[in-house]
Amino acid sequence: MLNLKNVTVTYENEDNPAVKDLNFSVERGEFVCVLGRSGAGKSTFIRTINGLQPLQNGTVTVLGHEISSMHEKKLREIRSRIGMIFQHFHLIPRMSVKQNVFTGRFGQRRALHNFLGIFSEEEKENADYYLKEVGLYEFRDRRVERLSGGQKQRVGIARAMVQNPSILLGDEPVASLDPTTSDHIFYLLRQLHEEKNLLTIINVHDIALAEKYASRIIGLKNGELVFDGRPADMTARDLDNIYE
Ligand SMILES: Nc1ncnc2c1ncn2[C@@H]1O[C@H](COP(=O)(O)OP(=O)(O)OP(=O)(O)O)[C@@H](O)[C@H]1O
Repeated sequence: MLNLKNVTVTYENEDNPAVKDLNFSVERGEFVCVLGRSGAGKSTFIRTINGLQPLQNGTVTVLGHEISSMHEKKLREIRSRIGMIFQHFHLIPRMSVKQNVFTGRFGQRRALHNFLGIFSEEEKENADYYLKEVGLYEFRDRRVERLSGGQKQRVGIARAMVQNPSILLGDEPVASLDPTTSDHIFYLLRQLHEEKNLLTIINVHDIALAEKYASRIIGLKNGELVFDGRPADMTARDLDNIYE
């Protein structure tokens, strides 16, 4: 499903690569949490998967397509199969919960239909289904600006899920939420991941959440892969090495 081969990214005017010679594959059904200190390269890694990050070297293959050399039109098609969840939600505050969820469909529809807000019965049913799954059906007509952080992230999750993604990516999706809410969000993500048999990759600062929910943990340090294994196999020494 996802393969990285010798992937190196160096930002303009930077001496050191942000990610360096990454080599690994991730299969459908894996729930991967990426750990690493601030600046370790976690966000850069996530961006290489959705084709937002030019590579200095290497190849990234997503859903059977080598995206590193792909044209923008084809890349958009691949991206529409990747759901993305962000730390700061990236919602439209003055629009309703439901309207925000519908924007998840935009990448797969005609621009005119998006502009006119025309959605098929199937799309409406799908949106309702995920609004129920994330527990926000009763709030569907409420403006997003009147929601809590945890509720906003649940809108973000429903928006990603109406894309019917094969891959779900999260860049610090719980970094601005309290511990209990963060746990609920991870529980929900894991549940949807199982239900739809997704490939999920999430950057997270909270080690306990990664240990509790991940099927596989990847540790990055100065852009390099320093741990790759099951949570049960991650020792205190591995953690020291990732975070020292
Ligand atoms: N647009 C950019 N231009 C130049 N350097 C960048 C850019 N984005 C990131 N970097 C650098 O690349 C390295 C990796 O950054 P990245 O954001 O991928 O790390 P991260 O692990 O996600 O950090 P955090 O946990 O703080 O979000 C850092 O040294 C950072 O300063």
